[in-house]
Amino acid sequence: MTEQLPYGVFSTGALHRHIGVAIGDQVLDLTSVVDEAALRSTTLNAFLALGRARWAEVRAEITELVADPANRQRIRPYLHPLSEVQMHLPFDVADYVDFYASEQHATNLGRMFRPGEPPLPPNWKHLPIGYHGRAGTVVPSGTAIVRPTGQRKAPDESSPTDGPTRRLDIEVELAFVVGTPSDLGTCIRTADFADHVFGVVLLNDWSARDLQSWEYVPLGPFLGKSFATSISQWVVPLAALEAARLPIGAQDPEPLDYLHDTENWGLDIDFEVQLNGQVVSRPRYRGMYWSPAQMLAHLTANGARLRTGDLFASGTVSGPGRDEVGSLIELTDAGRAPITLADGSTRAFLEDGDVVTIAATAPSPAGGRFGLGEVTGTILPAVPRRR
Ligand SMILES: O=C(O)/C=C/C(=O)CC(=O)CC(=O)O
Ligand SMILES: [Ca+2]
Ligand SMILES: [Mg+2]
Repeated sequence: MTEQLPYGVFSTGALHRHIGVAIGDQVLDLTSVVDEAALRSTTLNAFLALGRARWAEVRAEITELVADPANRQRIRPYLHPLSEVQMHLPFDVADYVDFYASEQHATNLGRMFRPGEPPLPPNWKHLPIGYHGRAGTVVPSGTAIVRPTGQRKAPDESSPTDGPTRRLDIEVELAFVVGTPSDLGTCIRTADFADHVFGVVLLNDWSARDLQSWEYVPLGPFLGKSFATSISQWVVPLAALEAARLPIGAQDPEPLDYLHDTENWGLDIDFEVQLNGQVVSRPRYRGMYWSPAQMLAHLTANGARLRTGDLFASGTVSGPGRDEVGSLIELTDAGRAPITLADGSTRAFLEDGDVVTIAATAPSPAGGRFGLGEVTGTILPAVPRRR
């Protein structure tokens, strides 16, 4: 990830949480090598709040520091092997929003959750649908995920029961990290996207489908998704994604003016989903219907303010092919067509002990592709409810 210079927060046996950038298989501790007080913190928030001009200056300074062999001696004491550091949540998450921007995913889920109705709701092509999630349960990659317990009622059951979810699922998403805040009453234009958004993380929106389908009418996802949301440990700056930018696809009907977008924040980012070490899907971000600039414009269209550390996710990244969907409920046709793993076992949804790892790549300016890190989690058994 050398030219990408993703930011993270690490600790070692000797160092409490420090901000660093990943350089190959090492992390460069920025505390002592860059003259920026905001980098002497245990989270990225103060740095994120500095704004786009300062982000660029610091990036240029680090690039120069790393590129010039004359500096090798100077930075050596501040380089730590990634294998020897512990990574933490990179920033304090302010508000967390999850969108629903893949037409394929929305169509697939519409068919499964609302059979007999048109798969896309009537508003879907007019606005990027989203819901507010739970910022306090966003966890860094590697955090174990305890199977949630809650109310479940299958369509053929007459009343709900309380128990561990039987339909634990994943959602492969790209999420955008807000740096520059905005004032209450201000709407962010699509053209201002890169003034406010610092970078991206990979996100797994763990979902308990049985809790979700019973609870979500009419106010939307609640406990079925708020138990944990995992993000990757490294925040990749937008500045590292220039070579990944693409125009979004045609939008018909044409969105209202405030959603008009010519910024080309469609992204050539390819995901790979592993279940217990085996690749089960390869979703591609490039087909997403709504752009992240449109998501941000919509999120603030009522004058809601942005705070540093706000996180908004794209929604599940699913393409048209069976092998490019971002959730198990799609991959297994709502559990009716389980997949077979290399050890001969089958999965409709996740079992205790399962390990899900989502990785992604984007084009490198120098050619080839670079990794955006990964987001991984292991499922632990449900904890019996206290009475
Ligand atoms: O269609 C529904 O009722 C539910 C959809 C989801 O569960 C997906 C969601 O969280 C948004 C997304 O990730 O696309
Ligand atoms: Ca989601
Ligand atoms: Mg969640």
